[in-house]
Amino acid sequence: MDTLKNCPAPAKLNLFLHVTGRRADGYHLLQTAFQLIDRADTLDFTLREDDAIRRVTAVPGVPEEGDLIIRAARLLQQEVLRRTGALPPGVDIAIHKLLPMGGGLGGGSSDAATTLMALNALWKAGLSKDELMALGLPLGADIPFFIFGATAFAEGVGEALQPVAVPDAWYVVIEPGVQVPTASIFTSDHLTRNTPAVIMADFSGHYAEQGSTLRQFGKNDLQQVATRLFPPVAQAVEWLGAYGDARMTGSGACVFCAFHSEEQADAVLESFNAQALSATVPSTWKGWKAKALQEHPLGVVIPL
Ligand SMILES: C[C@@](CO)(OP(=O)(O)O)[C@H](O)COP(=O)(O)OP(=O)(O)OC[C@H]1O[C@@H](n2ccc(N)nc2=O)[C@H](O)[C@@H]1O
Ligand SMILES: Nc1ncnc2c1ncn2[C@@H]1O[C@H](COP(=O)(O)OP(=O)(O)O)[C@@H](O)[C@H]1O
Repeated sequence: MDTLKNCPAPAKLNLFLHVTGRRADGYHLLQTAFQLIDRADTLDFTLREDDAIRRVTAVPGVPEEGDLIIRAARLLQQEVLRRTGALPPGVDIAIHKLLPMGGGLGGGSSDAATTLMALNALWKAGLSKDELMALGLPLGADIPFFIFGATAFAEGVGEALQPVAVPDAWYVVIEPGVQVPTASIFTSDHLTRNTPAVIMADFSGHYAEQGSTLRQFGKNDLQQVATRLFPPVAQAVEWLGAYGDARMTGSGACVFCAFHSEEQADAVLESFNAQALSATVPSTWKGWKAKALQEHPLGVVIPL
């Protein structure tokens, strides 16, 4: 096997996100729930004759050297060299981006996680799931979750993960046409950093009690800062809020709302599309639906 094509890198939603403190190094301590959804970037991997790692598709705004997929591939290549004394072959990576950047959907982290999982298989490197998660963490706090590959309750900076059951749902997601740099939210003076810690049973009990996903648990502490700095995020929360419990994911900019059925999600999107045509919602916004995924679609193909 020297190619792996159409490898999915799915998005995540943070169903809630509490900032409970700050580490000595400035990173924030979080509690969050990660939900995979079936909207994804896709990547193709083709081994090369030499040892170069190349991105063969352009990604506007992301230079090849700074791309998390290139950095992840080089990190694993060096790790294999360290373990075996032999440098694995280079690879051409094509990436087809569907997920918006700075959207809070974890696109860059998911691309990097898919790269680590695919190359671990192509190079027959044999790293365990835990080893790949630890390798990816310094590149991005969301990377371990994507390798973990299932709905999770997360603590620390997002790397301490426990599987958790959440009722099935369809989501409508609005992209409000802005990119939110994660650092601009975490460095804000307006961010509260003292939400009391919960336990996982508080989160899972919330859904068990109401028997549905329609009202989300807790809050997203990053939302008040993002809506203040980026008015389109506030407008999107208000627009989608007319149809249910709308909330921002991660550090924004995307806003989501959960529904029981695909039909309910379709009805909201119909309204979105009609209002886009009549220019009641800005032409820079995008709206789409996605289904909750119980497991990572690549993890099913190449189990770790
Ligand atoms: C907020 C979350 C929630 O899932 O997702 P996104 O909205 O980015 O998708 C993540 O914690 C994002 O983690 P990650 O993707 O690693 O963030 P990065 O872009 O590397 O971080 C940019 C900057 O944000 C700050 N940062 C990030 C994470 C964290 N727990 N505390 C922080 O203070 C740091 O200053 C860091 O340098
Ligand atoms: N493969 C990649 N895809 C997206 N963004 C990337 C990638 N590699 C590096 N980045 C950088 O990471 C930043 C955050 O992107 P992304 O992970 O998509 O958003 P978020 O963290 O809000 O979910 C981008 O603005 C970009 O500069």
